[in-house]
Amino acid sequence: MSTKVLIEMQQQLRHIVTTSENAPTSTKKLEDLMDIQKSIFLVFEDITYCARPWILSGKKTELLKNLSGEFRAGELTAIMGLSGAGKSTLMDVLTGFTTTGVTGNIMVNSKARNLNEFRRLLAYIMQNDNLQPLLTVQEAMNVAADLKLTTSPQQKKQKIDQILVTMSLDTCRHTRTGKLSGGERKRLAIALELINSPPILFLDEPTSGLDSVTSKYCITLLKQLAKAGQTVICSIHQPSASLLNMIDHLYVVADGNCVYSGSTQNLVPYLSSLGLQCPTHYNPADYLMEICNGDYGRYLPQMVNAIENGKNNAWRSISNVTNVNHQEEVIALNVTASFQALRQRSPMEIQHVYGKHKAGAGCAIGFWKQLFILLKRNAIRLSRDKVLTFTRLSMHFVIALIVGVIYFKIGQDAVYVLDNFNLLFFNIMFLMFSAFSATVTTFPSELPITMREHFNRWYKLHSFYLANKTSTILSLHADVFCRQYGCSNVWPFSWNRNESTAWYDLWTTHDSSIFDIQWILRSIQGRSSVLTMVIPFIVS
Ligand SMILES: Nc1ncnc2c1ncn2[C@@H]1O[C@H](COP(=O)(O)OP(=O)(O)OP(=O)(O)O)[C@@H](O)[C@H]1O
Repeated sequence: MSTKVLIEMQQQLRHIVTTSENAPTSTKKLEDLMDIQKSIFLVFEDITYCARPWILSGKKTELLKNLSGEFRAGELTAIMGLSGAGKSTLMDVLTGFTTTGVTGNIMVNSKARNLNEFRRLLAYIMQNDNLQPLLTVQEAMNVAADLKLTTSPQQKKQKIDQILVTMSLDTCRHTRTGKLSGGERKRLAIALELINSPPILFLDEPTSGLDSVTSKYCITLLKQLAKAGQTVICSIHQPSASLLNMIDHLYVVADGNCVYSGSTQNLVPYLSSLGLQCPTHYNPADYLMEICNGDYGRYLPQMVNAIENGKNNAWRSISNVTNVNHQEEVIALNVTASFQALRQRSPMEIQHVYGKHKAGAGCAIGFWKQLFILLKRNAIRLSRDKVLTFTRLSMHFVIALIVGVIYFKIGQDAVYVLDNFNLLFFNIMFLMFSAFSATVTTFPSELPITMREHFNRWYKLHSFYLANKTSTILSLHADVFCRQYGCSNVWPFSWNRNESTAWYDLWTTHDSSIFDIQWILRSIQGRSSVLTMVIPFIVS
């Protein structure tokens, strides 16, 4: 597909936002781009999730209460609800991100969900679009393509260009992701996961923090993806009337229960059937949220009963189902019937959701390739992290100056032998902890990125870990340089250089060896947190 055609497609998408709701031609082109191999129908029954507020707490909180539902391919499903209703929790459970404390059954294309296989089919874009801030858009896409595709470099480049143009990111492809606007970051997070065309896409609040036009653009895009055959499930707080009309299937959660599952057109008739008349010229979504909030009385139990906590599909529209290739997969119009059909066919196949699974299964490329790509990415990040380098150097200089002044001329008098010992001890401790601080400060910001990428099967954890540790060898050289630099500042002050050359050199070597041993052990054991703390003390 040429760039010209793609630019036309992008213009058409923009046109959809401002004029009409549907454009069959752009849908066709997006379908070509996505090349969806498989349509996914996700059905869940009696999902309950209990969480402990903290790890040692005996008391459990029930966050999801016997929810059921059915999400179909070719439809844009929106999970709606007030803040704290349980939308993200439901997504975490359905994607398999949360497995502990979950009971119930989940079926994928009429078969009990196998978590390993299911994870190969999905992409989960979490609420906080965690991106590598030091990489440009193009570099981030290159890394995603290298890790997720096995095609030729030319094909990868073509696919990246297609997606960037479609997502309107081609103009900022050389901008660092840390400098992108909120909307661009959201679109990049989606673009990164579209690289391998996953048949099922989960998005946690893709429109949060976006203005109305950008939100509409984002939802239009998701709708086009759904029309191309993907199962698109997103959570949304309170859509405007125009956004609501674009949603094919609305699934409303309130207090861990399902209070509505059906088409947006059927929402007002559904509420009328319960004696709740949506005022004219009122956004039905706003009205529904007010009902969920209890503004019109206690209607929630009645709504949960009416919709059978998600099992009742009578308010669904079936028109969209005809668009998808695998319509034979839609075997029933209600959740219970789907599960009954499964049980009759193979009762032993039914497995509970909390079954064990292997993390990181199903990556596209092998260990060594993953390692190489991650090393390349780390090298780019390290070379651009000027703040860290500057902080290291200036910190060593300032501390060396202070320590030098405190221990001024102690090397010349035998009376100060204890001070010499103190100076040595202080330096060892300071240099050790300053080396740790780099890891401690970067780890919290990197953890969510790693969790997202690993969950979406970009790489296995051991290749990520080894790549990171190998990169620390590079930064170790910087540390050793800082140490030498710091020492050469301290020793002239204390006048210790001449007498103590031997043990100063010994100490520097010893200090470096602590890190080498630590690194080797960490790589072997894979228990970074414990060994990072323990090993230096043992060795020193
Ligand atoms: N581990 C936990 N222990 C106790 N309560 C929890 C735990 N995790 C989540 N909760 C609670 O569960 C409820 C649902 O959380 P969830 O994040 O699913 O809400 P949400 O509908 O996605 O809200 P928002 O739209 O604000 O993101 C919240 O009240 C939250 O405080």
